[in-house]
Formats: sequence, structure tokens, C-alpha cells
Amino acid sequence: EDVALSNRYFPDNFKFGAATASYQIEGAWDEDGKGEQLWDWYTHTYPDKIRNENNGDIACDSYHKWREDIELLKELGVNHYRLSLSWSRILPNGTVYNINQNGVNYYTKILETLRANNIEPLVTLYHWDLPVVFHEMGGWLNPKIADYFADFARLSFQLFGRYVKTWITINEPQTTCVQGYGTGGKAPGYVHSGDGVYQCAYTNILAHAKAYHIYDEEFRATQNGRVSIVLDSAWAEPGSSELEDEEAARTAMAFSMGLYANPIYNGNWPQVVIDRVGNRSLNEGLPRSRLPQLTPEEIEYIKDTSDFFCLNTYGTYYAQYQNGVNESIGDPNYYSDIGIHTYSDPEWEAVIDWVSLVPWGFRSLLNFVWTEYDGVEEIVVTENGWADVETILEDTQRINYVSQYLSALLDAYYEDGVNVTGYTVWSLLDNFEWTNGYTQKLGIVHVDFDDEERRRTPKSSYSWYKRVLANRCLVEECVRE
Ligand SMILES: CCCCCCCCCCCCC/C=C/[C@@H](O)[C@@H](N)CO[C@@H]1O[C@H](CO)[C@H](O)[C@H](O)[C@H]1O
Repeated sequence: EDVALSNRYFPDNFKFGAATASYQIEGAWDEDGKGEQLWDWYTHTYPDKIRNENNGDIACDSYHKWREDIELLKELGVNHYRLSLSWSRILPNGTVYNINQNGVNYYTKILETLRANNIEPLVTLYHWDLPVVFHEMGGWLNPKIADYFADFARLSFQLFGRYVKTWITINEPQTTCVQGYGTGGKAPGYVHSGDGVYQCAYTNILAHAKAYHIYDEEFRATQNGRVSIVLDSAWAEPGSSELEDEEAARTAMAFSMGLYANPIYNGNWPQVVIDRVGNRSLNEGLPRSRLPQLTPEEIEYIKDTSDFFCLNTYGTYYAQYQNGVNESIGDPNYYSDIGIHTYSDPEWEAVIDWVSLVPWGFRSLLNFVWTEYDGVEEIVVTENGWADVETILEDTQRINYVSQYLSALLDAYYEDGVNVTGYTVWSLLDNFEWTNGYTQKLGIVHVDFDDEERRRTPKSSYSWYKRVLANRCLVEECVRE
């Protein structure tokens, strides 16, 4: 079915990019002095938790093939490349006591080459590969980790600030906290849904704020860069226009995005989260809320620690009021705290459940971020893309998805006045998709994981994206305003 796409040009200052993350592409897991990190440990200790017992030991072998990756980016014509630093490649034991010069050299070469090719690096300091020593100390359940992260951030600003003007502290704390420490679906696989999610959220936002303040106080004046955190959320659409369903959708957004965005942009946790977790904790007979209380000093310290909003999003779901759940006791659990019913429309095109072709949901989400969070003057989409579960070189579904999401983005910009200034496709390469191993393919470039050379083959979406970047327009002919 033909869908009408926006015929507006992308604004002159709009930036296009592609994204990857260290553990998902680099490989060389123990090479040249790199230390062990959480996902090395997890995939080696619990191979059965990963599809086909795969791991990222070699992944796309980008540790050796990074020049080829930059060639692909150059040819594509992107304005920026979002990549992440492997903390334990730079600091094998996690702390600044021991710096691995090979790791520093690796990233220096990449950043230099990107700059030489006029590609702006968007650098994420932490994309889930926690040095294993910190996992042994409790990982993100231990607030002390925030200090170690801050040390790593300072060192990275010192080492790479020449090249990097856009820093992202942490990727998707929601995924880390809900899946890593709540449901156990990702490393470290902990199931502490009632408490762990909130403790992890606390440590993540504290770590982010520390890194932000370090940049602000020690580097901003000389380096002139900016700092943000990547937050992810699907869009929660009310299941009906009934007030109860609208409230259910707002509650879902508060628990998914608000838990992290509210303290950073508006100050403190969302009120609905404070109330629901607090009341349920009392009903459960607990002496205090399972949600850590932020002190007035912490609220002030964490608030306003972002220079622009980084958004990752892949899909939409409906939220519906669920009768009786709010009163139920005896189930200290993040999802019971939210207490709503969610569902998808079976008509929505989707190959995996959380990536769905719902461009209007994306537009609503952009509008939500724009109006809900104080002081947001700019939004950059730092991840969005389509998942296949088999190798498809003529990936028309991906082209459909990305073109319709970009069209929705243009509508949000031109029709709704949302200042969204960048879009980053996930991903440049098919890569190691965490517990899904190599079974989910989100790259615009195919990587042959059966080939020792990890041969890269651009898919149709790569050529299509290249044309969009060159024309700055989604259709045959665009109009100027
Ligand atoms: C509070 C909400 C209540 C109920 C929720 C109902 C269910 C709706 C579906 C929500 C989404 C499920 C979880 C999805 C999270 C994604 O945003 C996240 N995993 C994306 O992470 C990035 O994914 C990339 C592609 O897989 C890539 O792996 C990258 O590294 C990640 O940053």
C-alpha cells in the first residue's frame, strides 16, 4: 500500500546519522589489554541465555575493521556517527588506576578519522558494557558505581574532548534497569523487579548528573561541547478516550520515560510514580517506599543536567485501565506498580513485538517529549530502526518503516513546531543484538557472521538512505516553505 510521505525538505541544519555500540560490533573481547565486562561475563557464564549460544567475542570484528566501517559511513554521506566507548577497553579494571593505552589509541584513531572525513562523532560513554569488577560490587544497584562512572567520564573528556563535541553519558537506563535488574531479560539477569528497577534508576541518573557536572565545571569552557543522556520509550496511546485510559497511558509514560527524564528535566521522580510505589509499598507492609527518596539536594543536583534531549524509540502500544490492580497487595513488582493493561493492534506491521510500524505514535512521542519536559529546546533521535529476523538484502520493510518515521518527524517539525534536529538509524551494521544474539538484524549493512572476514554488504536501505541524505527529501520532488 502506498503511503503519502511528507514533501518537505529536511531543514538545513538537520543532521542524519547511523549508530552502533562497542560490545555489539567490536569483538576483540580480550585483545590488547581490554578487561572483562558484564556482557563478556554473562555470555560466557550463561551461554544458554543467548539465542544460539552466541556472544560478542568477535561480533562484526570492528576492532580490526573500523576503517571499512568509516568508509561505509563516508560513502553513505552521514553527518554524524553514534558510537560508544568500551569502558573496560580503556580502563581494564574499571578504575583510572590503570589506563590501557591500546584502547585509548583505538578510539583516538577512529575519532581522528571521523573528523578528517567530516563526520561528527556522537559518543556514548556507557552502552551497557560495565567493567565486570563493578558488576561484582552490585552493578547499578550500588550507588558507588556512579563515582567510578564519573571518573571514567572525566578521563574520556580529557582524552577525547578534542574530537568529541557531543557526549551521551548513558544509553537507555530504562532497558538496563527494567531488563537487567527487574525482569532479568538482559545482563546481569537479576530479577528484583520491586526494588532493583528503582535502585538502578537512582544510580543511573546520579551517575549521569555527576558526569554532566564534571563536564560543566571542568571542560565546557575550553571544549565547547554538549552533554545529554539517551532515554528510550515506546509511545503509550490511550486505549480509548475514557479518562481512565488516558490516565493509564500517562502512567505508562511516567514509569517508562518519566522515571529517568523527570529528575533530569523537571526535578524529582514523576509524582504518579512516587504515589503509586509509595502507597503500594505501605500496603505491602514495608517500612518505606521501594522507590528511593531523592533529597532536596539531590533533586537540585540532578535537575537541568542535559543540553538537549536524546530519544530512542521503536514502537507504540495501547494502554488501558486495569480494574483492581492498584489495590492488590503481595506483589512488589514494577509492572504491578504501573498497574495497567497494554496491547498492540494486530494490524500494525511488525516482525518482532516491540518494533512496529506506527509513525503516528512516533509523532505523538516527539510532541510528548517536547511539551512534557522543561527546558527541552532540541530533540535528537539517537536510535530508530526496523528489525528483520532473517537476512534480507532487499529490505523494503525497513525502507517503508524509516521513510514513514522520517515523514512523521517532518510533520512534528513543520506542523507541530517540535524542534527535532537529527535522526540516527539503528544500525549501521547487523550486529550482536544482546540476548537475541545474531538472530535480529537491524543493520542497513548486512554482516556475514559465518564469514571469517565478516564481509559487509550494503542492503537496499543503505542506498535508499544515501539518496535521502543527498536530496534531503523523502519524495521525488520536495517543496521549500
Ligand atoms: C512502562 C510500560 C509498561 C508496559 C510496557 C508494555 C510493552 C510495550 C513494549 C515496550 C518496549 C519493550 C522494550 C524495548 C526496549 C527498547 O527501547 C530497547 N531494547 C531498544 O534498545 C536498543 O535496541 C537496539 C536494537 O535492538 C540495540 O540493541 C541498542 O543497543 C539498544 O540501545
